[in-house]
Amino acid sequence: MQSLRITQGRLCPSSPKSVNTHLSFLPIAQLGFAYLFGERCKKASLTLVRTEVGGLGNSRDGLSEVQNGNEEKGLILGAERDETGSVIGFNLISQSGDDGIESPDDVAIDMAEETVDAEGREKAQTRVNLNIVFVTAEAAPYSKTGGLGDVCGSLPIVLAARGHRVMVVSPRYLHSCPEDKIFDNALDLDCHIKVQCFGGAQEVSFFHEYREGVDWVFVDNPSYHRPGNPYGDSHGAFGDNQFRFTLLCHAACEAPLVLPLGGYNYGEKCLFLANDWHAGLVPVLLAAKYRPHGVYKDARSLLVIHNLAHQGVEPAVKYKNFGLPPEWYGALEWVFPTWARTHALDTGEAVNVLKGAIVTADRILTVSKGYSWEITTVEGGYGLHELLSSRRSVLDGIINGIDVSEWDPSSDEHIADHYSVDDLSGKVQCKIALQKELGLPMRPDCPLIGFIGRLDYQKGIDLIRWAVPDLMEDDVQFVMLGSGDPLYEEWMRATESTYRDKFRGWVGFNVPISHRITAGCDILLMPSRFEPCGLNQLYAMRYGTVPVVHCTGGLRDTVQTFNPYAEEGFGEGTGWTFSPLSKESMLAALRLAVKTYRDHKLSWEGIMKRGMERDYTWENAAIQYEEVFEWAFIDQPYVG
Ligand SMILES: Nc1ncnc2c1ncn2[C@@H]1O[C@H](COP(=O)(O)OP(=O)(O)O[C@H]2O[C@H](CO)[C@@H](O)[C@H](O)[C@H]2O)[C@@H](O)[C@H]1O
Repeated sequence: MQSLRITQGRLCPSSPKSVNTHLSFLPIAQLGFAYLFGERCKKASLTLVRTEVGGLGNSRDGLSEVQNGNEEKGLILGAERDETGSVIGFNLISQSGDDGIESPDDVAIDMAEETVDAEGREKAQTRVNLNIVFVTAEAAPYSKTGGLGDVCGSLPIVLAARGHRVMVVSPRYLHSCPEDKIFDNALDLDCHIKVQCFGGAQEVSFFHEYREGVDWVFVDNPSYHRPGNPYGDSHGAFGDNQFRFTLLCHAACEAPLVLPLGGYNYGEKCLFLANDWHAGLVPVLLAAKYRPHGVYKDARSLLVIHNLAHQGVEPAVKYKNFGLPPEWYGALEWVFPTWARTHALDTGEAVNVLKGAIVTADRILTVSKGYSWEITTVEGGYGLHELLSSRRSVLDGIINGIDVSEWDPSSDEHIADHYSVDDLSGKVQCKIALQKELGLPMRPDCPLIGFIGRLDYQKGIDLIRWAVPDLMEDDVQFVMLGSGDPLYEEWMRATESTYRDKFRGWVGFNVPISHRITAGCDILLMPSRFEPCGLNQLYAMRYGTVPVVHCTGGLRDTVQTFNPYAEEGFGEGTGWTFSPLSKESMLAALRLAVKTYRDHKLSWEGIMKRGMERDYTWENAAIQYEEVFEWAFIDQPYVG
């Protein structure tokens, strides 16, 4: 157990020394690159931290300002270059002449002190200020194919606002399309490093944008530049995804060491949040490549599982590509169950990146409590339930928040009219506008049901397909927005021509339309087979759109089935959950919702309002994340 001390009423991890003090020079050859830390660098860092906290000036104008020798910051930056001229490290030198040394612990304490106002009231938002590094394949608005992008685009901003120093590392995807301009503000840091994997030294470079208090860091490599989405194109998943995400992980591990963001680097004492399998090598690299050489001994890793169904499984022979020591093979070793093998001679030997992350991460989080239990069961564990059960003591679940400024019916720029819990009148205008836009009969009284999501097995799309002929016999309208499996895309188009007056299928990924459907529908259907958290039901409730969902994972945790008899007849609940996952139970729940909408207007309004009044802010989730961060630093790190 790491010792803790109470300072100013706050719990601070106490390390005997600053990490930087014992890292003047590191065994560079062992790590494959060089970087420098100086005692004076630490002092320089402090200067900047205080400037930020005090809000006295913009201390975060990036590398270029530092390179220009901004004397106000008291910094100069020396770049270390290898024989090819590539920058391989930096040395920050304070020009203040003050040689006093303070440790990162002192920084945290100082920050806490400055968050007490003149009257002594506590303004402090966090107990310990951490250096946090998100590693993710997606971060909205730069890249998004689903909920992972939403989470990694929002949570970092909230954590930064609460006083942490936060970096998000993701690929610099360029698709040769107008959307590429989203990266225009990310400046080339002119930092090229070589990482050892896939049989050689692979070069990556870094781009950086400082926005909303967060260092958005984009890893650049030609393999991220191609049409499609982050994972594939119309021909399917990219064949080199293992290469692309291995690079991401190696680069993300280097980023805190080599990038002088805003003038000083994050250093070794940081917390990595590795999101899903794409970032799964991060905890493995910390344990296998860095800690044995004394680096990142004070760092911790947190694996965040948004979706256990995707694990990054490759044939065992591909292990050598990861750039990991051979003796760590066991951490990633994976054997397919007999039934999943392809032929009689198939031994099922494979490597599984997510499994390696589950083994080596210091803590594991999922995006709802319900899902954190489900993944320890045979049904929900996708072959990893036993391993996950064995790590139950470090496994937690925290429900996602949502970006309440982007998803706000009283100010949403994408919708036809605005409304709020105090004045719902604009909602029907949104409905009529949606019907008009979709070419459906404009019938404000006709129940309008919506679905938004990826068209795949997880989302229960097969169940919808099966139920639609029955549903279309009722007096309802149904609109679906989604892309994914071409079979279901084709089915949506065909269904639209069969039920011209009742059904619309919008094939594609379109954020403004998703807002209009969320606002304009009365009911949102989510028959997900499994759902780690689910965001659409949260958006729906915030927009007074009543969710009808399969009772699983985060859906079960967030949607409370309507009970008209509770609360002395005033009723309680925010929607309907149904179980089992069958056409019959889904249709029964939908029909109950439709009947309530038609015949019990007051009850319906109660359901809408209770949903709209829920607290969905990321603040709520961030406080729970901080608790888990604290636990991560109390325990010793994983060393194998
Ligand atoms: N065609 C389309 N057009 C526009 N927008 C679209 C769209 N299809 C989907 N979206 C948007 O993408 C996001 C999907 O988020 P979800 O949480 O529902 O699912 P996803 O399965 O991707 O995420 C995984 O990670 C998240 C985050 O942790 C978990 O909530 C979830 O359960 C887990 O499966 C929402 O913002 C939704 O509006």
